[in-house]
Amino acid sequence: MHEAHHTPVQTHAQVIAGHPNSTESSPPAAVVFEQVGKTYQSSAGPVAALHAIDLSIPSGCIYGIIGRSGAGKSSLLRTINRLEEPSEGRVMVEGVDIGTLSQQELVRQRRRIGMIFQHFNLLSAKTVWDNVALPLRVAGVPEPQVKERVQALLELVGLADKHNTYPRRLSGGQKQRVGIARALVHNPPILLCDEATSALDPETTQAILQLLKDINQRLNITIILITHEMSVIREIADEVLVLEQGRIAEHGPVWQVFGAPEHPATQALLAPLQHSLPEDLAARLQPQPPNNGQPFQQVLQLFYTGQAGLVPDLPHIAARLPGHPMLLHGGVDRIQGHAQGSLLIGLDGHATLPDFSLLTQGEQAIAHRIEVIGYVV
Ligand SMILES: Nc1ncnc2c1ncn2[C@@H]1O[C@H](COP(=O)(O)OP(=O)(O)OP(=O)(O)O)[C@@H](O)[C@H]1O
Repeated sequence: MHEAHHTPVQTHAQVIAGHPNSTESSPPAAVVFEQVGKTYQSSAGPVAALHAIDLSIPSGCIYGIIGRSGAGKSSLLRTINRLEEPSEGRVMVEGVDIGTLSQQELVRQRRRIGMIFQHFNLLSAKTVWDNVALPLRVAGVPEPQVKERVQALLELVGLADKHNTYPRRLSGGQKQRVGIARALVHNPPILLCDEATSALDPETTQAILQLLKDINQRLNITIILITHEMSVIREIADEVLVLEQGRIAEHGPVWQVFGAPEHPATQALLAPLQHSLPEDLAARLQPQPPNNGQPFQQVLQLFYTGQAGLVPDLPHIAARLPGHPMLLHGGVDRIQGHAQGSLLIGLDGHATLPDFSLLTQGEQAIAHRIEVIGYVV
């Protein structure tokens, strides 16, 4: 069970009853999935999209859901506002089993869950102002309050100068800002983001992610986002769930899952973020030392998972490795304050390697794991 190493799954009953796993400081759950399954009926037969999902999403966090195409991300997200009906199990939102709500109660409940979309879903015949005002008007909010609310929201998302603009005159980033303002009209405690930055260029993606982070912190809104981009998760999420073929592959704090991904699906999704071997080095790397008397280097890879505050301490690394260690390549990211990544170190070919277990444990550790990856002439 891959998930066993990360945040333990808590059922709603455990959260309510104060299960031993729930400490006093752990926030109440915004959403709890209990044995949620989803099977679609299609012309080609039943399609099983989700299987027995047990998961608790803490209130106030930014929670990322990632997985390959078809893993079940949208299906899971859409059960939270019941755009998708689970075939099995139940979904508790802020302690309420949303499957038990009447149609009228569901309408009210949905106002407590904002949603933004990849393609923004704006009304092209309405101005920015009217797009944001519409859900308030539909809910029967008096016009002076509509005015006050829309003005404040457009200011919040940085579109105070676009009140009368039509969506076709907006950039993708600006359209998503309108989408965010519209999603927040009813002051929802939960915001769902369905691939909200997938249609945007990298710079605009950064700006929208920063806005979401700001909203999460300033308004204390729980943000649940699905994406197929690990970089989005790294950028803003506190916790991440990796879905694979409708099942939980693993989940936990982002730095833990990124620092030591256990499931092959997570490893595959993370591969593009890894500092891979540079081409010239890869071309020269040999699995065995040369036996023709030429001078060569042994290439060591030092891995950092973010655990226990261990960071690459270069003088310390040099002191504990023989000869003249050379830093050949590498990269370390800081995620939630934890250093993660790997370094490639070249050592004189004839230097006697120390016992790696002594270099990866205790206070004197220089890395979490060390491997000899090959030899270069
Ligand atoms: N309305 C539907 N009818 C039939 N099958 C569906 C329907 N919606 C989704 N599926 C199937 O359910 C599975 C999960 O789909 P889902 O859209 O939840 O995955 P996803 O991870 O969000 O994928 P993507 O990243 O491509 O959007 C897929 O096999 C998909 O083909």
